[in-house]
Amino acid sequence: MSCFVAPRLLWSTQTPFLYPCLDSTWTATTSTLRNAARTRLPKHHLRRTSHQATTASTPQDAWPSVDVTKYDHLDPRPPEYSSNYFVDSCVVQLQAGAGGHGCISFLREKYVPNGPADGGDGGTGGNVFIQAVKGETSLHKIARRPIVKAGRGKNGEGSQRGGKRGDDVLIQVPVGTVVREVSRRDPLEEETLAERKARRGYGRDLKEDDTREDDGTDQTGKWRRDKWLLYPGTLPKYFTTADFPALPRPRRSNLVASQPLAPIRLDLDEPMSSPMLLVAGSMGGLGNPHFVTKSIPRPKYGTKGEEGVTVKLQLELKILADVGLVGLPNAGKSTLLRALTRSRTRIGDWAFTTLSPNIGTVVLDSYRGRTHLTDSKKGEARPNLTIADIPGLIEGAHLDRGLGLGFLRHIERAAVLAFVVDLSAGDAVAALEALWKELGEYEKLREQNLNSDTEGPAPDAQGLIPFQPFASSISPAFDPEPPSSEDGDVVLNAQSDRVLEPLRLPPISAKPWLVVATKADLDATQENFAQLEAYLKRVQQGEEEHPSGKTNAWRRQMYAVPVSALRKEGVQRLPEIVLELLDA
Ligand SMILES: Nc1nc2c(ncn2[C@@H]2O[C@H](COP(=O)(O)OP(=O)(O)OP(=O)(O)O)[C@@H](O)[C@H]2O)c(=O)[nH]1
Ligand SMILES: [Mg+2]
Repeated sequence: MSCFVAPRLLWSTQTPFLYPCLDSTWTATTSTLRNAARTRLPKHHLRRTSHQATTASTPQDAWPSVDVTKYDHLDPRPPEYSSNYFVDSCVVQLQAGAGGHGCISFLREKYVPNGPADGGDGGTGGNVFIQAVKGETSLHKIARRPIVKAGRGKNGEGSQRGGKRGDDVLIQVPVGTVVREVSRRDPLEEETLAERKARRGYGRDLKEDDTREDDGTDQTGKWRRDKWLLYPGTLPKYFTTADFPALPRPRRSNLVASQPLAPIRLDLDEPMSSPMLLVAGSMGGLGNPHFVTKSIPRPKYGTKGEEGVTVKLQLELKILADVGLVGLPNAGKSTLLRALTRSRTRIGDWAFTTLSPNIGTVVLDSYRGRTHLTDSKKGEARPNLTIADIPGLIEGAHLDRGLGLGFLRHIERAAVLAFVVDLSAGDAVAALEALWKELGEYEKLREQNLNSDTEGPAPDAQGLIPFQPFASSISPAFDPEPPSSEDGDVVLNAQSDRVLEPLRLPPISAKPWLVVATKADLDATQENFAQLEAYLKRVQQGEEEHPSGKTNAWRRQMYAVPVSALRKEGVQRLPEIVLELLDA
């Protein structure tokens, strides 16, 4: 019954909006759609035709009709926007694979009922690698998988068969990712420290009494649940009565030597041809043949594999583009990006339309005929230019107003900065100065962060152990030219400063920059542009202070380019100017 009442109640209120199928005009609309589909009209035409049909039938038809014939790449419909899965910072926990257990087994053949020990060793755990690759543009794939585990080594088997190695894991990150270690848990290191502390507690002198350091063995001879593995069916009393041999010295995989120094700090600013090792897997346990002695020819114990190392890393993506667009919200940055490139970034007549960075590529050389734009530094034709569009900055962004300053890290490495100012939105010079002020604040924050990073972490507060593998450094695969010793020999795994250095970025005010004055098609913008041009001229000649307030800031050649991005007018000059500034 109720199913008949509900539509009637709704009919008098909002029926056509909520339930278009109950509207009498709906049938007409559907037939219009079908007819249109038959005549193969484009999809957007279909959508708008149906909209017109519905609205035209309502008595209060006050909505303006949409001109379906007018469609432009620079004034797109929402379905034209690119979908966005952008993550530029995340924390990921990497777990190297634990080692497999050693095997306790004895040879058994025809006429050999009680053969010798033949258990194999456990396999080594899987390693975790990292590689910066060109195709990746965001960290979202890593962010949704916060724990990355390498495979555990397989246990050893009888007949001296060693366990299989654990599966390695590779994390692929975009070029421009900065990797910082947050914390590390190394069970081996923890154990060694705990042991030393315990010995100190008994008042013994470490140097004299550290037997493990002398002959590589621990002389305790006691059962340890976390270390020893016993033959199946062993009676519990055996644990206390049996004499266990000295625990073998903890072993690390040889690959540890090619791990980066801890704490890890990497700046992956180039595509890597081969993956780089981040954390090596742990060693497998020993099978029972390792414990054969004259007195115990058939040992019924082996050792367990070592636990894997866990490292927590913070990944931060700093997009690497040739040009970075900086502007107030609604200035027209995204429209400019769309006018110059084939980007599908979203445009809207309101502030903060763009919520995450977008990259567009200006194709300079499509490999069809000659290109007149060449990179004079390299002396060769440059195939493309990349432009990064970021969310708008507002005055006081450094106080976390608007979307804050965080997105500026995506343009801090851009070779050229393009300040986009809206000529129709008040004084362009004031807008430019406000943008420079926010950049200055961002730079201050960046320096503070870098200083706190280099002052060194204090991991002891959380019981974390600073880990330093023997002579490890960055992997030779990562550093194509390993440093060589004085007599000319190549020293692999030598200490190298390459890991930390690229984080020291040049000051933003030292970068070449230009001003793109948009919306020049609107009325009464000429005077504003003339004032901007005159201001930049004075800055170039040193008569006016640089908008950054720095004395040795870049002021060699100031460009103010009036454009109408919406009409694609004046934008053709920009690639040429950018190339000139890239050479500067
Ligand atoms: N008349 C005119 N309008 C423009 C021009 N460029 C952009 N607009 C309009 O200005 C509005 C804002 O453009 P967007 O490109 O979204 O501005 P934005 O700087 O990316 O804005 P946020 O992403 O919010 O920071 C849109 O309605 C555009 O159509 C132009 O050259 N002329
Ligand atoms: Mg935008």
